[in-house]
Amino acid sequence: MSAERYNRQIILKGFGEEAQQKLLRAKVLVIGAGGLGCPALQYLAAAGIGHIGIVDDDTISLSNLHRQILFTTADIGKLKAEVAGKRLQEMNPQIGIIRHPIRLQKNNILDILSRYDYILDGTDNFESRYLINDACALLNKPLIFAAVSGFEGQLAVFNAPDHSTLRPGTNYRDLFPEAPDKGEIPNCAENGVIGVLPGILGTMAAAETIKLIAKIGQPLTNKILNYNLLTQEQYIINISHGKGYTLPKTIDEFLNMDYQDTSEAPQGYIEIDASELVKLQQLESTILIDVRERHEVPVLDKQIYTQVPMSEFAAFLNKDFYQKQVVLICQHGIRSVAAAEAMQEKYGDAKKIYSLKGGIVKWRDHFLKS
Ligand SMILES: Nc1ncnc2c1ncn2[C@@H]1O[C@H](COP(=O)(O)OP(=O)(O)OP(=O)(O)O)[C@@H](O)[C@H]1O
Repeated sequence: MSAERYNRQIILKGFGEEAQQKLLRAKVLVIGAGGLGCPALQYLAAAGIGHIGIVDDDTISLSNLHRQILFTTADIGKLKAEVAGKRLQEMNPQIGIIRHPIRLQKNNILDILSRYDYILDGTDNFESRYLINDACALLNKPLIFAAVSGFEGQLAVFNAPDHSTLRPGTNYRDLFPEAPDKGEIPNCAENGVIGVLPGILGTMAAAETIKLIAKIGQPLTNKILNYNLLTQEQYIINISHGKGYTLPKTIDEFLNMDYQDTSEAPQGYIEIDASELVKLQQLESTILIDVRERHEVPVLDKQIYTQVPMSEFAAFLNKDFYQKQVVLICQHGIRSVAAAEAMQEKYGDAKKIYSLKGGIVKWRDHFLKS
C-alpha cells in the first residue's frame, strides 16, 4: 500500500493507519452503477477499499450522463459495470475491482453477495431492494441503503447491530414490510431526477460504508435519514423492529419467496425535442430515420437521414442493424410514434428508440438549417 495516496486521511485524528488497513482488507459490493452507485464507487475506490465489486447489467445511455459521472459521451452503449471498473482501476490501480455485468436475481444473488463483507444498494427498483435486503439478512451482511425520489433522498444502514445499544440491526422490511406492486411508485425514468441529488446520497452512502468498516462515528444503524435538496434540511427517524413480515431464515425459504422479477419493464420509446435531437446527431452510433413517404417535402439530406417510408417499415424491421440509438422522424411526430412502437415490439429494450415530438413541421428551423 502506498501510504502517500491515503496520507490525508491517515493523518486525520480518529482515523489513522489502523482504519486505513481495515479499508484495505474490506470487500464491498456496490449494486447498481447508476446515479447513486457512480459517486459511491468513486469515493470507495479513492479511499482505498481493497476489493470492490460492481454489479450492473445495463448499458450507458445519453440520459444517464447528467448524473452517472463515471461515464462520458463516448461510453454510450457500453456496459456500465465494464466502463466503471476500467475507470476506477485507472483512478486507483492499488485496489482490486471485480466487474459483474449481470442482473441480480433470486438465482444468483446469494452466490455473489457471499463473496463480499458489505453491500451497498444503489438500485432504482423495489423488486431489487427487497431481494437485496432479504439476501443480506439471510447471509448476515451489513447493507448500506440509499434512494432518491423527487427532490428528497433517504439513507440507512440495515442489518448491522447498533454497537452502543447492542440492539440487533433493523432491515428494510421494518420500514416497509411488503413491496408495492410493480409500477405503483414511479422511478427516475418516469419521475425525473436532478443529477446532484443521487450524487449527494451516493457520497453519503460511501461515507456510511467507510464508517462501518473503520468503526468510526455512529453509522445510521436502526435509523433512517431523510434529506431535502430544496431546503437542505435533514432529519433522522429511529426504526424499531417491526412484526408481521416474513424474512427467509434458510436458503430454501429464500428460494421459495415470491420475489418479483427484477428486470426492468421495457422502457418504451422516448419522445424528444430538437435540442435532444442535436445531441443525438453528434453520436456516431445514432441512426436517423425519416419514415415519411418518398414524395413528401421538405426532402431531407440523404447522407444524414435514411429514408424508410412507413409502407416499407415492416421489411426494414427484419434487417439486422447494430446502431444503439434510433431516432425516428416524420412530418408531425405521429407516424414516427407508430414506427417507434413497432420497433419497441420487435426489439424490446435492446435498442434505444426515440421519436421526434411534433415532427419536422414543429422544428422546421432545425431541418431547414441542416
Ligand atoms: N437487480 C439488479 N441487478 C443489477 N443492476 C441493477 C439491478 N437493479 C437495478 N440495477 C441497476 O441500478 C442502476 C440504477 O441507476 P439509476 O437509478 O441512475 O437509473 P438508470 O436505470 O441508470 O436510468 P434511467 O432510470 O433514467 O433509465 C441501473 O444502472 C440499473 O441497471
